[in-house]
Amino acid sequence: MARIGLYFGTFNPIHIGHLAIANHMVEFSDLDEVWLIITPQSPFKTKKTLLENHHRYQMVYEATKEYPKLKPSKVEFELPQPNYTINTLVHLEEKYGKRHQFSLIMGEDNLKGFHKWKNYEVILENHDIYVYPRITDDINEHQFKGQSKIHVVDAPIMEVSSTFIRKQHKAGKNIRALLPDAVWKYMDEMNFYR
Ligand SMILES: Nc1ncnc2c1ncn2[C@@H]1O[C@H](COP(=O)(O)OP(=O)(O)OP(=O)(O)O)[C@@H](O)[C@H]1O
Ligand SMILES: O=C(O)c1ccc[n+]([C@@H]2O[C@H](COP(=O)([O-])O)[C@@H](O)[C@H]2O)c1
Repeated sequence: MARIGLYFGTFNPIHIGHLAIANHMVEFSDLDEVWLIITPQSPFKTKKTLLENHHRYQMVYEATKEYPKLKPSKVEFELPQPNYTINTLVHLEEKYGKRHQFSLIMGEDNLKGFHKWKNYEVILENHDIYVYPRITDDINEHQFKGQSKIHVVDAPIMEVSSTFIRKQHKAGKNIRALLPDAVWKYMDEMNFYR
């Protein structure tokens, strides 16, 4: 059975933080592959400044094409919106349950709000969660400390976000170093976030 890490994100756009996290998880855990799942509509996010699905997919494709263990996924494109992770997990279990064992990957900010996710107890009962450290405004400790299914990895913090990239790019700053080169080229050619 292959062990697959599912890394859900809006990826608007994918940045070097996302890529480093996906690569760290696949290299330093027992995961065989990481699938980057581009979410059409995250439950708690507004659609403002959100690029179309196929553009966000293309950027994830560009970022990962030279990383054989990282795979972009369109699985949520055909599922109802907003995209609740539990629904996607059920869908993937039906499709691949006999061949693959699925874990989740998320940043620490997502773990802090995880108790608000649809059916989070069910997710936690059935899947391991790998958490990448991140600085968040919310200074409270997360309530899942000590939970055996949650693995907070020891890895260097990266202070980069898609919001920062969109904002600074619009303001005319050079944010090229925060994006994989092929992503920067696509974003620039397509005039995104101007
Ligand atoms: N720098 C980072 N460090 C740790 N986790 C991160 C980082 N950037 C993104 N993540 C995690 O990656 C996943 C997908 O993130 P998302 O696509 O929302 O990116 P984002 O940079 O947080 O975007 P935005 O600024 O638009 O909210 C989430 O689980 C998030 O916690
Ligand atoms: O299932 C939920 O209730 C749920 C609530 C919030 C976020 N998520 C997932 O977490 C992923 C990262 O969330 P976000 O909002 O930080 O982009 C996003 O792609 C969603 O699939 C899922």
